Amino acid sequence: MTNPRVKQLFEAAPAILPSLLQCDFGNLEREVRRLEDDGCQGLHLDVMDGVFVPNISYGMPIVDAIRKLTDLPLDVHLMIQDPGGYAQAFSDAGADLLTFHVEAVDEIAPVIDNVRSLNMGTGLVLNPGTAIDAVTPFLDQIDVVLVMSVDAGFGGQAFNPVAIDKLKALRAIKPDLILEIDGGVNLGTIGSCREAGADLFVVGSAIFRSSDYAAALDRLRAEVQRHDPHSS
Ligand SMILES: O=C(CO)[C@H](O)[C@H](O)COP(=O)(O)O
Ligand SMILES: [Co+2]
Repeated sequence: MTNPRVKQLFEAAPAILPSLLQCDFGNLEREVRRLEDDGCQGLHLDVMDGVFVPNISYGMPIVDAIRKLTDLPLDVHLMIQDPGGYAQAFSDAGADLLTFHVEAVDEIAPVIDNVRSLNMGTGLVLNPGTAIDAVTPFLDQIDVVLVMSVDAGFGGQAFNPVAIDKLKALRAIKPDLILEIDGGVNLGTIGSCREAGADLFVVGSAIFRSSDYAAALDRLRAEVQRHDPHSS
């Protein structure tokens, strides 16, 4: 991995990545500063097009605005049709790690090559109904598998435990693969994700519905540590 911010993010793992979907966009700079001050090691940005998922969030201009506000690694989760057609645009906007859904493309390999050629980290995303077989042929070409524990499209949904078995299976197949989990991750679910092998934990509601982000993050980090499969 040559992208230095992605390298930095992976070295920080296990790490919590706040999903900005539910942040206060009217005070974006203040939100980003708060998360930096609270010791976050990267930000997760959810891009939705209203076609691949039935919701619209934001696109390149917001990624670009956040890039100008921070040096933190930006993990851009594309929930869009034709992700390969937008890889250059998200690279230009400042994405470091670009993940796209296997359900959104017919041919996965050319899109991986496209993202890699732009020197971004590359990740494949699986919705809860998609088996890991969709990503296993590509594990040596990518940097991350993002396992969804909700159907992509909305924040604030309940965690689907089918994700736990997928994390365990992927961890068994490739012990050094970076595994990311996204959707319904909170104090009650983050520990089982860590035990199953997750390295990067995307958290939206469990941070942004709290008035004290720092305290919420500290509690989540403590729970990750308590469930570390490497500690006795
Ligand atoms: O990709 C996503 C939704 O499709 C978001 O990253 C995710 O939902 C985060 O929010 P929450 O922690 O509230 O589930
Ligand atoms: Co996401």
